[in-house]
Amino acid sequence: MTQRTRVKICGLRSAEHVHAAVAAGADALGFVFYPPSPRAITPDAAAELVALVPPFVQTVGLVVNPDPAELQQWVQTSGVDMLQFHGDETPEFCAQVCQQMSQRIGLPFFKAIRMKPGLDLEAELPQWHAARGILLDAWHPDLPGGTGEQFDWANVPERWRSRIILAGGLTPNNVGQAIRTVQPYAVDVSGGVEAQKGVKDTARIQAFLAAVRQEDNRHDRQ
Ligand SMILES: O=C(O)c1ccccc1N[C@@H]1O[C@H](COP(=O)(O)O)[C@@H](O)[C@H]1O
Repeated sequence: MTQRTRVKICGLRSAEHVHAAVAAGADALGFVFYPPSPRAITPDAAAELVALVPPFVQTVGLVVNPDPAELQQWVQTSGVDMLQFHGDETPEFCAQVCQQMSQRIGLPFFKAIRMKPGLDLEAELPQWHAARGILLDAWHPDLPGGTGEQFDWANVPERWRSRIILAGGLTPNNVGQAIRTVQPYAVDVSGGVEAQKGVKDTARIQAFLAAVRQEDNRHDRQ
């Protein structure tokens, strides 16, 4: 028997949708600390939402090329459990700032890698040994993420697939096919569960989680 597919819902900004995502069975909830994003939230507002999250559901702060001092403040204020670096951060930067924030074991983080044409994933991935996970997202020339665009899932090397968090243009309609093709550790969605940019939709969150479970059940993943 293989493991079920974990699900992260990203870009939450209201108590209603935090409750909806938790009730639908999400494993992780993302809060976007990147001011240019339509899903951006302040650390203070995120703290109010983090306080609503029950145990065993993880809270993730999404950041893009953050200033270390500012990042420390965001983490302390919001109380998120871990970080998602979604910019051009290096492995050394991520490991160092996370270590500084939590001296004993380091704050856990995962790294988003955007699938730019020509990227050599086999060379890139081993550099991220300090990361708890790797998220793969579509590459866009002007935006760091949350684009709603898909990349070619066939480009995910076979031997990394079971450790990947798959993102980029996932929706309730295509997530089953994505899981069938890649068999990732987890999937991450933002735009695909929104009514409009920056506004989540409870019915779409439920439909996304239901589609993941349906696909998992087909293969007896629990
Ligand atoms: O959501 C955003 O606005 C965002 C901004 C900057 C970097 C990443 C962002 N979101 C992440 O992008 C991927 C894919 O999103 P989508 O499902 O295609 O909309 C996902 O990991 C979000 O966490």
